Amino acid sequence: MTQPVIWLGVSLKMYFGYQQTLQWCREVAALARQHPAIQQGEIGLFILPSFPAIPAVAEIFHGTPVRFGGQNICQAENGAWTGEVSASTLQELGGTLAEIGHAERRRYFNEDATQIAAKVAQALTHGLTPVLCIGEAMPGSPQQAIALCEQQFAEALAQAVAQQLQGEILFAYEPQWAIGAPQPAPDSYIRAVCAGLQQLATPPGISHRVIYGGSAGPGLIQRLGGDVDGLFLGRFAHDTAALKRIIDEASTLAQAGAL
Ligand SMILES: O=C[C@H](O)COP(=O)(O)O
Repeated sequence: MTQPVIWLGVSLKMYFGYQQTLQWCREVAALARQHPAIQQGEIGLFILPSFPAIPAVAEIFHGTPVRFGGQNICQAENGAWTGEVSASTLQELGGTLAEIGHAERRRYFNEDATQIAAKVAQALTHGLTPVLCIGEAMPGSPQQAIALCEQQFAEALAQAVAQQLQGEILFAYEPQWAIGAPQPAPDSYIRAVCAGLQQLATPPGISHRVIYGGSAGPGLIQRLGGDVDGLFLGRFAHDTAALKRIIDEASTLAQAGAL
């Protein structure tokens, strides 16, 4: 499959129960089956449900180009890690992406740079695309955000580099102060930071695309233009009609060759 022009990802976090997750995924699968930009691979759509839903979600999206993955993976290969899910198990279930280092996991589970680097290495070892979440805690200048993100990105790649792993990283730029907010960060701020992050040098064999997350919703992708490679959506994709609007907007942008 060709590389998508624009990535759109949705993390369901822990908002939905099991049945609600499946119902939402059925609606998204129906949408994906009818949408030319998704069918043709211009828009890469991925869904990150909670782990117990993954086998059923895999069935629902079977035969569609929609990808799915986990909201976390364990930093270890296997063994005595009670309550954790390994990258290899996620891969065995058909997952192709692993979200790593979300601000909520850093905050509530004390995930640190070493754990995050080990998770990135685990994901790449098992052929999963890391959706690596990085972003500053407090608003500042775009230059300050870029510098902090660059440092966190290098730390997150450290073990992968040491192990000479290869693959693509989806760099989810998520300013922490814009997550769960009424609206996203200002357009000019997102554009400046993401344009800077797109220019970051990556080690040999590793490439990255930059997607923006943090209260993203309808209307945003068109305002950001070519300074981002996509969006990482949360609450504002719960309404599948809103998700359809976002896919339509991304499709228009991709077709206009704006990226
Ligand atoms: O995982 C997604 C991001 O944290 C964004 O969530 P949100 O759009 O609900 O703020």
